[in-house]
Amino acid sequence: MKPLIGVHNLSFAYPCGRCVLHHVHLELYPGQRLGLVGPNGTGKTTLLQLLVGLLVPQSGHIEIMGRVMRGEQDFVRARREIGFLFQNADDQLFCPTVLDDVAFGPLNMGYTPAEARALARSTLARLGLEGFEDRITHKLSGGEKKLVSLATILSMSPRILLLDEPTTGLDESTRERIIQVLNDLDVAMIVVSHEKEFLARTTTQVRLLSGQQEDMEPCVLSG
Ligand SMILES: Nc1ncnc2c1ncn2[C@@H]1O[C@H](COP(=O)(O)OP(=O)(O)OP(=O)(O)O)[C@@H](O)[C@H]1O
Repeated sequence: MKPLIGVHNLSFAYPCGRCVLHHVHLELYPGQRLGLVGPNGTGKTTLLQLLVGLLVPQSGHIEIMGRVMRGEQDFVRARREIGFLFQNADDQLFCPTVLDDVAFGPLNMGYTPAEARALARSTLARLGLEGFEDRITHKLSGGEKKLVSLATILSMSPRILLLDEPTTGLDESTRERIIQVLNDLDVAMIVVSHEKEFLARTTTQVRLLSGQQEDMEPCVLSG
């Protein structure tokens, strides 16, 4: 089976900064649910941003659905299949209302405005957000923004999910709802999280990013 995502010998440093990722190797196969853990600052967010082309590696390469990513044009195509949840919801939400934000992706994919709004409403309902349609996005609470952010990517039915700390700031019942929604999906995903219980319930394998030379060996969640 071919991987949906292949990361080969990837290294990255921010300008004027130390090297954050060192020769990283990683593969994500169809149906696979990978948790990504590691201490603060080891480059988990950086790796996800590289996978969607928001950053450019100094060396190594990324393959998505069998295609080597050589530039922005390749990533534009790849991003149609990838739902990327930013760590900070304010980076994700930019429309005046919740419905506009959640309908934005489907509209961009070519759905009619009516279809896009219908998809947005049903996605909001799956996340327990009925009644949020006309709320002003920037006035939502942190947890509400997180849920709406997740809705903005689920409304596009991506084949791959890249989730950067999806449960930060969520109460227990909202976290349970997210676990249910994620477990009902038939997609491959990489989930960055510091919450071991959440990862144990939503992913099938966990990899450790340690900040050293990386071949991302599987690790066992303890504690
Ligand atoms: N735009 C930037 N410019 C320079 N350095 C950056 C930038 N963004 C992140 N860094 C640095 O790169 C390193 C990796 O950051 P990153 O956010 O990828 O880590 P992380 O593993 O996701 O951390 P956390 O678990 O705290 O979210 C950190 O030392 C961070 O300070």
